[in-house]
Parts: sequence; structure tokens; C-alpha cells
Amino acid sequence: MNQGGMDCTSHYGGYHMSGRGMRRLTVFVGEQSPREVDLGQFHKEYISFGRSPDNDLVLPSPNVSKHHGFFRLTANGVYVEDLNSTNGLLFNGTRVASGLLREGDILRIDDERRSVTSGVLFFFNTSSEHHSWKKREMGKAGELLIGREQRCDVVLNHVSVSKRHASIVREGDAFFVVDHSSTNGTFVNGRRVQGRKPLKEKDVLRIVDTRLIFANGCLYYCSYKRGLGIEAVHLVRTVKNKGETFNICNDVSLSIEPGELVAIIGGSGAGKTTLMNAICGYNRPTSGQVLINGEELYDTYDALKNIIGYVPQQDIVYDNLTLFSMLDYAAKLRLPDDMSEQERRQRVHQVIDIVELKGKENTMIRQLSGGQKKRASIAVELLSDPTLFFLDEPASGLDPGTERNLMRTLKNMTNTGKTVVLVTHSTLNLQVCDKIVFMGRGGNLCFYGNTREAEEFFHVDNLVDVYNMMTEDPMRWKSLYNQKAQRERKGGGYKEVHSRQSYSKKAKSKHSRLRQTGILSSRYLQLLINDRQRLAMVLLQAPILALLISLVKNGYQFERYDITKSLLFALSCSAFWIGMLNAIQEVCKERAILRREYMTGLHLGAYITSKLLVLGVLCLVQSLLLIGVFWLTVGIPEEGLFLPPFLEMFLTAFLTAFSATAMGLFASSLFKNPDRAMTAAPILLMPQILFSGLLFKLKGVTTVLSWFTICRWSVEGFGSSANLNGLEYTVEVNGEIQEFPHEAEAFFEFTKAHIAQDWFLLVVFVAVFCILSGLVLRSVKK
Ligand SMILES: Nc1ncnc2c1ncn2[C@@H]1O[C@H](COP(=O)(O)OP(=O)(O)OP(=O)(O)O)[C@@H](O)[C@H]1O
Repeated sequence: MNQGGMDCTSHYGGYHMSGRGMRRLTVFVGEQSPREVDLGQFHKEYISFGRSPDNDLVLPSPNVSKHHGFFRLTANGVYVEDLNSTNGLLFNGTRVASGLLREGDILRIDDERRSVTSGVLFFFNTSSEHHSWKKREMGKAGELLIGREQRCDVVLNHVSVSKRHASIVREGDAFFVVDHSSTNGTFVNGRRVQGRKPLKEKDVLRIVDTRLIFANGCLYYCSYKRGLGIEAVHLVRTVKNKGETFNICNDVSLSIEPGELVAIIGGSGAGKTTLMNAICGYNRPTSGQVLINGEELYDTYDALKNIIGYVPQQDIVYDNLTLFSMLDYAAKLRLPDDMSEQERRQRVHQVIDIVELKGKENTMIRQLSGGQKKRASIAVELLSDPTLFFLDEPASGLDPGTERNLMRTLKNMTNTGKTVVLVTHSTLNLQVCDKIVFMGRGGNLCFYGNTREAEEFFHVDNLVDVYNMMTEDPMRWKSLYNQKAQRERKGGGYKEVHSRQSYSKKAKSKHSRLRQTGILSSRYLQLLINDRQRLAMVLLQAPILALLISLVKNGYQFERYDITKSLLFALSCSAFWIGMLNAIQEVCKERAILRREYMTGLHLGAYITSKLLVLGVLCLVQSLLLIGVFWLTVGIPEEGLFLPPFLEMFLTAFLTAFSATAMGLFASSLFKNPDRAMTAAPILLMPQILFSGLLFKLKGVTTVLSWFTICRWSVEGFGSSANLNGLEYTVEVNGEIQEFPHEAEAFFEFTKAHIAQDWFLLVVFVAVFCILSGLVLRSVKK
């Protein structure tokens, strides 16, 4: 065999290689039914394939050369090499000369431009569990329906699959795949199907956890019931701090087998979370690749997100909901739209059972213990039945008993086919893990293997001792580990030649925005109502402020210019303040939840609209109370411009509070923490006082600044309703009130057009701040 094309220089760093277990190929040749081939059955290192009968794997297809190539079985994995064949080996449409096969890889021997019936397709898997391919023939049927519903032709039993998810449709000799507006999408060769797409021979489809291959008018499909494998290849994450650039994840490569429980441990600040975030799709590394069963995670995220669960360090549950409502809302947001209420409730009860919180369904989350709260966060992520599950410090703050139970629960999950990766500080229960990753300062991988191997490697009886050893000299351990890994590697060293499949990144979950807005609004309303103390305070603010204003009236309000103007300015500032306080902490306090939900398909538009709707209702009630009490204690003008005066004043107050709420939402989306957001409140209030044109005469730049203050337009609105220009201006001279003429100010024109313009500008503020919030929140993932 010609091995001249191999590059024998090491390319893989020191990481545990996959492929020591099963090495299985599903081979689709021409019009034949697919064949399962266990490469181990040949009991040899080189397994040749080609058209000629003297090959180990005979592929009777005109597209295949007589001696096309070979597979090489090594301790590191299975390599494939092309023997200068005519049609070569195609990996995702790119011709490759050789390469290491990874779980889930698909190779073709085909026409380079289009797949043909006589082509060959290899599907590679290393799972010890037999991947049984099921087959469904089109036959004479014009349509094959795929979905969760039992009466579909192809039934996919996963909660994230829609009831009627997609169809394969025949029209004459042509075949099409039609996506029935499924929530989580149908992907063909990595691209999300929008409506309908022609199907070619041996096209590869993905629906949630199932791969489907369309060949010879038949659909072959197989679900990942044994979990997913993860390959981290040369991951580097670089950050800048005080002008200096440094690595917080320093060239980490490792391979996690499907169905393993893996713990990432190491000292504080060693880069555990950074590594976890990189391999779970949360933070794209600066360089390197993350492959999930052979597919590039970041390019495929939209197709994979429903089978990836991630529990971050912060809890992703709301304190003011009961456990059941929290999970029910999360299920509504994450599971397919067509799921019946009964199915959804059943799923919620199932996950409550899994995390052992039965009996706590009606308990408020705030009343759960730390460990129970963590379990509630885990339950949220389990709703969509993820095959790959990541947890960042799930055991922090738990007592040893609870921690052990939690680890046992996680181990049980791997027994049901999930791959679980967790970050932990504790070494108490590491023996239940299949592998441990030791991270050393600077984001260095110092060891990867099982606990026994770790004790041998570090020469310790207790892994706690390793923490100090690694703190002292992480680079030494990194280098020793790399040497060890290099010694263990035999042969191999092929170049990484895979050009990974490029997926459409823009495809979003198809949960309808309207439906999401409804669910989010209902959840937000319930959260507000459940926090009775805060709600009472928020509702009391308005009448209290109106009462305080009434203390400074002098009996000439709505008769004399000066006092009326001051009272209306105080009213405007009160409405602004109430609206601003409604919103300024509302986004940042739930940032962790928002971030997670955004990654699972939440539309930011729906999120912002839900906040506006609920806070809008709150502003309505508050404005009613503010103007109501103001009317009772201070009074209102005798007549309005074109509405009854009360209604006009109420509308101006509402629009002021509402635009301040929108401004508050924007400010809240800028900050990561509610306390910091509060510090911005005075900075937002002061310009309203300074530049509204009421206290100070504006000129030059301050005139321009006043255009951007909500209170300017608000006071103009109130002033127009009160016809300020028509009121007398008085000054007290030697104890006597004297009247002075005053120029009519353009601010307070008593015209319908003027007040309409003020209201319109307040609405513009709402729109602008919503758009700005949306733009800022797009970076919530970072
Ligand atoms: N965006 C960032 N900018 C600058 N430094 C960062 C950034 N993110 C993380 N770091 C730094 O990188 C290092 C690794 O952080 P990481 O959170 O991954 O550590 P960790 O091992 O999970 O720590 P802990 O156990 O304390 O949670 C820390 O020193 C942290 O301060």
C-alpha cells in the first residue's frame, strides 16, 4: 500500500483518542440496502476497500476504483486513506486524501458535483451500542410523514420533535423534503429547510437526535440513543486585560466518548468554566474546533441546541414561581408548539421525578434549599431530553450527602445514554466519573483520564493533593502529560483534513414570536404578582408622590403660570421616575436565564415586547393613580385641548412613564448586575431636570440636549393641556403678589397639533429604546 500521502508528524497534541471501542461502518453502496461492517472483525490493521474482489471491503460500484483506499485501525482511532483513486474520498463535498474518522462522520465516493445513485456513502460510529438503522420505503406512496405522532410513517420519539415534523414527498421522479413549520427544524446536509427543498440521492437529513439518509427512494434513519461524543481540538481562548493579551484556555485537546460522565477539576481560576463554555457552545474559542459526533459545534449549533443541555453556575430559575410553573413555562418555551397540555404536564412531572423533587411542585423556588434549587435548574434543562449535558459547579454549596446523590443522579443519566460533563471543585465523588480533566493555572490541560490513571500519574493516594501540586507548576504537569500521551500514541498522526460541514447559522427556532410573547408575558405577569411586597411598593409610589406634590401647592394652581408650571414639572418627573424604576433592574437581574433561553431559541423581540406589555399595564395603573390623586389633591385644568382634561393629563403621564420604562429597559440591558444598573438611575434622571427647559433657560448645546430628554416633551404636554401660556405670571414683592406679563412660550402652545406632537415624540422614545435594547441584548451570549 502506498502510504506516501501520510504526514507522520504529530498533529494532535496530547489527548485521549477515540476509537478504542467499536469501529463500525454503515455502508451504502449503489442501490443495495446498507450494510453494517464492524472493522474489528477483520482482525488486521489495514482494511482495504475497492471494486476488485481482492479487497477486504468490496464495493461493487462503477464510481469506486479497483483499489480505492484503506482504513487503518490504530490505538488512536481509525484513519482512512485514498489510494489516488479516480473519484477520491469526499468529505462534505470536499475531496480529502486521508484523515482520522470521528464519531458520526460521513464519507462519500461519488461524483464531486452531485451525488449519484451508484455512489457509496460510509457512516462511521464508535458507539459500543449497535446503531440500528431502520428503513422506510417510499414504495408507491407519494409522501412519507416524519414526526412524533404515532400515526406518522416514521415515528421519532423525542420530545423536541414536532408531531408532524416533516415529509418526504415524491413528485414524478423527483423527491422533496418539506418541513411542516417544525419548531426545531429539519436540516439537509447541514442547512435548515425553509419550506421545501429537493432531495438528492444519499442526502443526509437531521431531525433533533436522528440522522436520516435518503437512498434509492428509501429513508434510512438512526437516532443517537447512546449519547454524543465531543472532540475538543486545540482550543485556545484569548482575552485582553489592561491592554495585555493572555490565554485562559491554552491549546486544550481532548476527546469525550458518548455516554461518559466527565468531571473538569482544578484550582480556582484555572480555566474550568472557560473550557466548559467552549465545548458546550456557550463561548466560541478564539481558535480550535469543537466537534460533536463529527459535526462542528459552532456551525451546527442551531441543529444541535435541542440535544444540548447546559446548567450554568448561576441558577436559571425564577425565585417567585412555583417549581411546577417554572418548569411548565420553560416547557412551553422549549418544547414543540404542537405539544398538548397533557403531554407537556406529563414531561414536567417526569423531569421532577428524575431530579427527585417530587412533592415540591407547588413550592416557590425561593423556598427551596440551595441543592433543590440546583436540581430545579437541572430539571429545566432536562425538559428537552438533551443527549449532551453540561453542568457548571452543580455541587457548589451542597452538603456531602446531597452532593453524592447529585453525582449518582448524573451517573444514572449516562446510563440512559446521555454524555454528562461537569465542572466541580470537589474531589469527593470523582470515582463515579469515567474520566477527569485536570486544569492547571493559565488554562492548561494537565491530565485527562480516569481516577486510577490520575493517581498513578500524580503519584498520590488522594486527588486533593493534586490541587497544590498543580498550583505550584502547571506547565511541568502539562508537559509530563503531553509526553505520556505521546508515548501512548502509536502510529497515526495523519493530517486533520476534514473540512467540516458548514451550517446556516442564522436559522432560528420556529417558535412563533407571538406565541413566545404570550408565554413570556404571562410568566412575567405571574412573577410580578407573586412578588406581592414589591408590587405593593410599586403601586404605592404613584399616590405617595402625588400627595407629596400636593403639599407645595399654594391655591393658585391652574390659575397662575409659575406655580402651575412647577407643579406640572414635579408631576412629569414623578411619572418619569416611576417608569424608570419599574424597568431598570428587570433585564439584568435575569440575565443568566435570558442568556440560556436565547441560546435555546428565544426571540429577543418577543422578550422585549413581553416586558413592555406587562410594564405598560403597570404604567397604566400607576399613571391612573398618579393623576387620580393629583386631581383629588391639587386639581386639573378646567378643560382639555380635545379630550376631557383628566384623560389628557393621564395620557401624558402614561406616555412619560412608558417611555421612561423603555429607557429603563435599555439601561438594564447594558448592565450585568442590578446594583450597577441602579447607579445609572440618577445619571438618567438629572438630564431630565436640567434640560427639560423648565428650571433653566436653555441655549446652544443644552437646547439640542433637551430634544433627547423625555421630561421636556412630557412637560410640554402637561403645559399645553393646562394652557400655561394663558395663565398669569406672578411674583411676590414685599409680601404682595404682583402680576407680570410673560411671553407665550412655544413649549406650551395651546393647540391640538402641539400636544399630538409631544405624545408622538414620547412614543418615538419607546420605539428607539426598544430597538437599542434589542441591539444590546444580542450580545447577551458573550
Ligand atoms: N472575559 C474575560 N476577560 C478576562 N479574564 C477572564 C475572562 N473570563 C475569564 N477570565 C479569567 O480567566 C481565568 C479562568 O476563568 P474561569 O472562570 O474559566 O476559571 P475557573 O477555573 O472556572 O474558576 P472558578 O473555579 O473560580 O469558577 C480567571 O482568571 C478569570 O479571571
